[in-house]
Amino acid sequence: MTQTQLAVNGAVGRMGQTIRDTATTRDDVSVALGVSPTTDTESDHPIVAPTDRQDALKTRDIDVVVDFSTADAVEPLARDCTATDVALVSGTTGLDEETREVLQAASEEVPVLHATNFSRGVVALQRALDSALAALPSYDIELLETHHSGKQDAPSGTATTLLETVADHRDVASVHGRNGEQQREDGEVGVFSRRAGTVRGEHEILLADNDEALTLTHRAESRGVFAVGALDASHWLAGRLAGRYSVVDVFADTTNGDET
Ligand SMILES: NC(=O)C1=CN([C@@H]2O[C@H](COP(=O)(O)OP(=O)(O)OC[C@H]3O[C@@H](n4cnc5c(N)ncnc54)[C@H](OP(=O)(O)O)[C@@H]3O)[C@@H](O)[C@H]2O)C=CC1
Ligand SMILES: O=C(O)C1=N[C@H](C(=O)O)C[C@H](O)C1
Repeated sequence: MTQTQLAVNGAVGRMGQTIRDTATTRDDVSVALGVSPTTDTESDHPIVAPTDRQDALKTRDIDVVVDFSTADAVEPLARDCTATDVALVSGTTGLDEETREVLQAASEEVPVLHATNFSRGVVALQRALDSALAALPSYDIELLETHHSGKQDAPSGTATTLLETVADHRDVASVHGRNGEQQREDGEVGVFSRRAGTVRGEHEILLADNDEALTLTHRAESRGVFAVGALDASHWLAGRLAGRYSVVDVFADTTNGDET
């Protein structure tokens, strides 16, 4: 098996550390480089500053950059990947429209896969939501997400993607929390973001009407679930043609670190 050489962007952050730890348990990927504004003196591979990333990607023969950093770091990263002909897997959330367009432009030059959630359960949740929305076209919908206190963006990237699925089925307007006299209106989706402790990531969608309620819930129990999905995606993406890919493509071909 060819081993995929990785650079981890955001290497010293919560997810970056988990990616690097998880990669050491696998044969299909190896972390050759980290990129971070702050270093990690314990690291067994070099960690370079974002300004030195482009040179390091070239000299270290990197196949794929796997990115869990901050929303404003993604645009320069995509440009560096294009300039060095390196594939990009990104899980960073909170991206604005301009950054999404830069990722799309990069995908014309190199393989690009961006996902707001790398867990297999969330891909299944998306499918379940799609099916529930088709079966219950007029039911009220509300969305609740809960994450650790260090999370920067709200609502979560996953919640935003779930809302896009709702919008595929009907005209809706998101309302972020309610306060005072604010009765629910037709076509409204209430979105609630809780931030507390070390919660890894929970998403719950409520569909209710007609004297019944259906809840669809996903709970990540560790960051490892995201890391495994992102590493599966990285190995799968290496060597592919330029283009835009999704986790659905990856999970159809792999099962938790193994080729099917
Ligand atoms: N798609 C998915 O499955 C998942 C996505 N995420 C997303 O991943 C992202 C990171 O989450 P998390 O690890 O918890 O966040 P952290 O804040 O722990 O880590 C982010 C890291 O990025 C670093 N960073 C900042 N600027 C740059 C830059 N220009 N180049 C490279 N690195 C940079 C930060 O360094 P410093 O602190 O020194 O500024 C920090 O170490 C978030 O957007 C989160 O929502 C998280 C989990 C799963
Ligand atoms: O920041 C996190 O931790 C997570 N972010 C992603 C998101 O914004 O949806 C995925 C997961 O929920 C964990």
